[in-house]
Amino acid sequence: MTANKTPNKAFPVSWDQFHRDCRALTWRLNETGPFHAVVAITRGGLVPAAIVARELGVRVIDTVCVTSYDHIRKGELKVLKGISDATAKLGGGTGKDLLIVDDLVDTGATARVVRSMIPDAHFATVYAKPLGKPLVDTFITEVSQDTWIYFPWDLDLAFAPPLRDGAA
Ligand SMILES: O=P(O)(O)OC[C@H]1O[C@H](OP(=O)(O)OP(=O)(O)O)[C@H](O)[C@@H]1O
Ligand SMILES: O=c1[nH]c(=O)c2nc[nH]c2[nH]1
Ligand SMILES: [Mg+2]
Repeated sequence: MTANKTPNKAFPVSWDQFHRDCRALTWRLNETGPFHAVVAITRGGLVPAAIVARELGVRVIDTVCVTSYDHIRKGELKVLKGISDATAKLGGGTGKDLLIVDDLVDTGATARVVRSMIPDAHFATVYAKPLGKPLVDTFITEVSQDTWIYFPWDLDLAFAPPLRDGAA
């Protein structure tokens, strides 16, 4: 999201839909690999990374731990953990034949920081917004910049009021 603006559209994603979108992402990535390892950007990237790694048959999974959003409010970006020495070695120091996976790219701030660590890695996300899209090599679905994507792990089943009572 552009710094601290409230998104006015919602894009809720179910587990089924997310699984399907991750598999679609893997179909595309399968034409690009093989990859030595998957690097998940936590926490949102952990779920697609597990599915993509399973489909690609990759057994080495590492994490880059980054934090920046408190729900929809964008804060300062902090890298809590970089990739391990073993993964860095697999990527020849520059990330060659490593696959970075995140759930989405929004402003591109997270992608920019992780790309700078391993510039030759392939960067994949399931969803992309226009500002971040140029930083991603492969993604599945684009949504507008003023849309907030709601992931199934952040949602709960709840009563939805009827449309005539003002539900979106
Ligand atoms: O393109 P950007 O504007 O940087 O936003 C994208 C990042 O924001 C979210 O992570 P968040 O920092 O909320 O942490 P989380 O993955 O733990 O939810 C999302 O999972 C991406 O990693
Ligand atoms: O759950 C989320 N949905 C989003 O649209 C988004 N953008 C940045 N970070 C995000 N997290
Ligand atoms: Mg994240």
